[in-house]
Amino acid sequence: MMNKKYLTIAIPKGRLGDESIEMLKKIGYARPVNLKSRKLVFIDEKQKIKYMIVKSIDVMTYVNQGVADIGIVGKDNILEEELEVYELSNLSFGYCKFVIAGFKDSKHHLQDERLRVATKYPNMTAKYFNEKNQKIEIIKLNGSVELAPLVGLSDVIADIVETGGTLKANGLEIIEEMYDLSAKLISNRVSYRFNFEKINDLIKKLNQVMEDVSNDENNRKRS
Ligand SMILES: Nc1ncnc2c1ncn2[C@@H]1O[C@H](COP(=O)(O)OP(=O)(O)OP(=O)(O)O)[C@@H](O)[C@H]1O
Ligand SMILES: O=P(O)(O)OC[C@H]1O[C@H](OP(=O)(O)OP(=O)(O)O)[C@H](O)[C@@H]1O
Repeated sequence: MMNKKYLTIAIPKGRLGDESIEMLKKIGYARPVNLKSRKLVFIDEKQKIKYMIVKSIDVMTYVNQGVADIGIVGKDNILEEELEVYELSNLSFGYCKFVIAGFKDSKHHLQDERLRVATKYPNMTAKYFNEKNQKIEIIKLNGSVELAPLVGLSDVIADIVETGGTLKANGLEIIEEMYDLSAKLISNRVSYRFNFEKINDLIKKLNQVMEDVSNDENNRKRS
């Protein structure tokens, strides 16, 4: 890892992809990357950076294994995977919440002995309820989680809410908010030490661009 030629960055495809690339392009990175192509590796010979395009949840694995030095990932994946990576920077996109949701009158179920919770995030969910000393039965799903209470598969769900549109469309409501989430820049722990300058230069530029955008927004609001 010490004498590697390239700094390697894992970029998530899916929801966080476009904004990750947009932000990196603003600071002069990710020039060769084109998410619309089916290519998974892009090399910037000039800057000596390699970009790998991976499924969102797998960013954690690539960075934890040191195959990627750094990566962009949702906080939900950091909490779910429980791997030893450094969280370096909060990025100003991918905002959403991790919530418990169900039918309007299902709040009382939260105390049930056998509360059945459907989720794509079993670890995060188990930890949350464990801290509250609440026993639950987790029903692991991989998508369309909102369907579970509708068909009696679970009492409630633990899932991400962004606009609230999916809950609303299925007659469900937020019962309890657990965590605020957003995209994060993460690093492999060893890579961080060996690429300290390069990584910190990237962080500084990212922070600057986020500060500029936030100042622009504040100025616009004031005028
Ligand atoms: N409305 C949302 N729903 C899901 N994730 C969101 C939402 N808004 C922001 N995010 C963030 O985007 C990240 C990636 O979302 P994406 O949908 O690409 O992943 P995924 O659900 O694992 O992918 P796939 O749909 O291919 O299984 C999430 O981990 C989360 O941090
Ligand atoms: O509050 P909203 O803006 O409606 O977004 C929330 C929905 O989006 C995510 O699902 P996704 O679209 O990733 O689909 P999935 O059901 O296949 O996981 C999430 O699991 C919710 O279902």
